[in-house]
Amino acid sequence: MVAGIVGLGLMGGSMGLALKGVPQVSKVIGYDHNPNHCEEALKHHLIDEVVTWDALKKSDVIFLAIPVEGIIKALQKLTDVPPGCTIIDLGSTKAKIVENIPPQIRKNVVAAHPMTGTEKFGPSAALANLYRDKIVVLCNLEESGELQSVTAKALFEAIGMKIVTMDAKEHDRHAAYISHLPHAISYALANAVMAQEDAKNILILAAGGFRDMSRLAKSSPIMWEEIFKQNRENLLEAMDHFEEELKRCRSLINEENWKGLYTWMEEAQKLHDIL
Ligand SMILES: NC(=O)c1ccc[n+]([C@@H]2O[C@H](COP(=O)([O-])OP(=O)(O)OC[C@H]3O[C@@H](n4cnc5c(N)ncnc54)[C@H](O)[C@@H]3O)[C@@H](O)[C@H]2O)c1
Ligand SMILES: O=C(O)C(=O)C[C@]1(C(=O)O)C=C[C@H](O)C=C1
Repeated sequence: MVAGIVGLGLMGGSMGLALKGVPQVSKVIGYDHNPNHCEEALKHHLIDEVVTWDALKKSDVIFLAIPVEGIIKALQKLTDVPPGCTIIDLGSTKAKIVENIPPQIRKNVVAAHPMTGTEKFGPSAALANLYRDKIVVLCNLEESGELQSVTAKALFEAIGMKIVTMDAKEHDRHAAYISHLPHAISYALANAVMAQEDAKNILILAAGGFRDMSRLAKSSPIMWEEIFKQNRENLLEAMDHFEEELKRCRSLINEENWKGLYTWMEEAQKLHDIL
């Protein structure tokens, strides 16, 4: 089968590299609206060939690896694919994407979220083993066609992923806590430090703790603006809960309630018993 990838950045480029090792895939073609990214993708051998949008539409399997608002727009331009075509979106949000799949291609589409990535972006960020041994969430799979569901599962398994199925709305509630809130916090932490007059002197002291907590703030604002927009309600709710916890920590410190603070932190430590 011919696999076509729309968006040749971290996720699309890594998918191109991963598909090279899949016997069912005879060729990987790619499309990106940024000509520099097309060139880079070829230079790094992420795909076999760069093609036009019309040529890409003829692929047996189409991966959409572009920001989540772009995925919704791209789906509107794919309404004429043949019934046997499988379209797999790799977006970090799922409910808005699933809601906006044009009805005539509903069976063609498999809504997927690979739970893997990095803070880096663009073709140079692509990694051959990004997907190996990681989880991919397939949402509302019962609405996809049988062929499409089998094809998507086979491809994700062939690149070493473990499949989890979930309702799209439930996925978005969970993703708000496990991925979207941590990114918002990391951007906030970075801005809080940068807003200090002596930010440079503060940053001289940065060791592992600050680097770990601020790594996500390097992530692409183009991508995250659209994720925050699509998962706005769930993210706001998660932020409320986080703010409550931060306020609790603040008031325990303010009241010099060291025993209470110790218990609060001991409770948090239990997270790593189950993670
Ligand atoms: N980065 C992560 O950790 C991660 C993890 C899981 C899922 N995702 C999802 O994967 C998708 C891609 O993210 P990424 O990290 O690869 O981003 P990226 O910025 O590395 O790559 C996106 C690529 O798509 C191209 N592009 C953007 N809009 C386009 C359009 N309309 N048509 C053609 N090309 C277009 C860009 O030029 C770029 O090369 C997003 O939907 C994101 O939510 C990202
Ligand atoms: O490890 C990272 O840097 C990531 O941001 C990866 C990460 C996340 O864990 O939040 C980012 C977005 C997703 O859609 C899935 C994975």
